[in-house]
Amino acid sequence: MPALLSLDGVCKTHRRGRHANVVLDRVSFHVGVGEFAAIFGRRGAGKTTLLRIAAGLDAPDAGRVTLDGRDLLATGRRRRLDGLPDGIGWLVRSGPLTRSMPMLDFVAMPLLERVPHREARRRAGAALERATAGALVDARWPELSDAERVLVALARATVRRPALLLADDPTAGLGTREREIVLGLLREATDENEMSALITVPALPDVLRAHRVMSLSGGELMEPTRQRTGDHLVVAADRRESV
Ligand SMILES: Nc1ncnc2c1ncn2[C@@H]1O[C@H](COP(=O)(O)OP(=O)(O)OP(=O)(O)O)[C@@H](O)[C@H]1O
Repeated sequence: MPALLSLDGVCKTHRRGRHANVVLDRVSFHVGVGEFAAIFGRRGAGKTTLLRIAAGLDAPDAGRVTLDGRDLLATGRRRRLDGLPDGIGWLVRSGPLTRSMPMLDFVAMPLLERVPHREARRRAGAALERATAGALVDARWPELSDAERVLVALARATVRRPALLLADDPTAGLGTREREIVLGLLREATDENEMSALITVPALPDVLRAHRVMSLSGGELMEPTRQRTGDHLVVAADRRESV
């Protein structure tokens, strides 16, 4: 599977006053084309830090991040209004500032930078359909359930057809059935090679639909061995992931 996103020897230390917190210590991994990868780790393990570096939103202290072979932090690389480079979508679970905005227009917003209004709305409708949220085109954010909001957020994050979708704990607060739906959609989209996805989750069972699961702990990224025995999941972190 050719690599789409590659992190190579990425280090990041957060500093608060005199306290230095090594959050990422020489982290290397890749996400392949059409791959659905998930990283789990406890609260404060560094998942958001890792995802922001993978999105090119923050710079690592050391190491290299490439998307499709190109350096994500290279000066001159074109960025959009949301700060993301072309080719990356970020699932954001917050709604529009205007509470009366129909979801079709909300999903179309990221396209308006470059696409005429009518075409943006057409593509937004298609994105909502792909996210199984076609019925929500006229709905307003305050009317939606948490699960519907995630589906709309998924449509909005993918409306530009990014090569890579990033999502920080996208199923937080959802019930089992709703988590299944969201993770199933990501699995389908990646299986059909529409995009790759990298998500974070705080606990392991949520990510079983992913092609690849990694854990982040103490600054290190590990790839656990997974075995299913009946309903039980056995995980043994047994090797350091390398590109
Ligand atoms: N900008 C920052 N400055 C200083 N410390 C930070 C900064 N961002 C994160 N940290 C700290 O780095 C550690 C990792 O934070 P991060 O948000 O990446 O973890 P996380 O795994 O996403 O946590 P959660 O599951 O709670 O979202 C935490 O101890 C956090 O307090």
